[in-house]
Amino acid sequence: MSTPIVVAIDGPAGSGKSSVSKAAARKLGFAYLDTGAAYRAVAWHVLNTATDPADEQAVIDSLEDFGYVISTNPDEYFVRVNEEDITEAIREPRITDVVSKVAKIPVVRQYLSDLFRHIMATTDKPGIIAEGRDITTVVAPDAPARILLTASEEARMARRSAELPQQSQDQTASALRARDAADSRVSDFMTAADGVVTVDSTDFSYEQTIDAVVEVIRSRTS
Ligand SMILES: Nc1ncnc2c1ncn2[C@@H]1O[C@H](COP(=O)(O)OP(=O)(O)O)[C@@H](O)[C@H]1O
Ligand SMILES: Nc1ccn([C@@H]2O[C@H](COP(=O)(O)OP(=O)(O)O)[C@@H](O)[C@H]2O)c(=O)n1
Repeated sequence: MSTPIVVAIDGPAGSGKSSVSKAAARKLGFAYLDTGAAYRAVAWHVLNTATDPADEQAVIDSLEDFGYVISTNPDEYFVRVNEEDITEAIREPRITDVVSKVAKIPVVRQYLSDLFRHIMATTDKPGIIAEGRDITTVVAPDAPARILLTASEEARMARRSAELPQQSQDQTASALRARDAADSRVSDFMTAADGVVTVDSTDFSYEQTIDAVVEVIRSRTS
């Protein structure tokens, strides 16, 4: 089997990474890897086992029974921990509120980055699109196609608010701002590293963003 083509996409919350990567993977017949789901799943596992997310050693110890499985099929997405389906649960605000705490622990990052590289190397599809915060810089810096997907803070907040009608717009905006600030102390996902192509989706429709991303992937991998 030949080595799969790796596409790396990073960007801040609400820039469109998950939805656009999934759609682009469908168009190209590629697999899709949501790396943020793994950090969210660690946060879910930590809360589920009554572990204190601020206790770094306890979070690291909790990885011993972290039976993590994620689908990389863009048409059949699921996330499981120890056989429990947590696809929806990891999107709840209680998880979003603590995920940055577990994501800043270097041992957790190393553990998950190794897992991501293994998943990318063993896909049975011709390529895989992996998206997150540090894919273009740390997880897959040698990927032939690397994209920074951005959008103005205003656009990102409006998009996230539309997905979370149970939260007020103010709550969603301040949670998103706080998470971006915490996450950007760990990875730089606001400026493109050398060789990374920026796609700014602020004034694009969703379809236009998908087309722009697919175009970059095609031009870099053909
Ligand atoms: N131009 C656009 N580009 C990307 N996403 C858009 C656009 N317009 C609206 N959206 C919507 O914004 C949301 C972005 O959320 P998501 O893909 O989860 O972003 P991220 O993974 O970066 O947090 C999706 O619901 C998507 O349909
Ligand atoms: N490669 C990655 C991906 C996510 N993360 C962390 O995981 C969290 C959730 O990522 P996500 O991609 O689901 O977040 P959204 O931008 O989709 O809301 C982020 O807020 C980061 O704390 C990370 O540290 N590195």
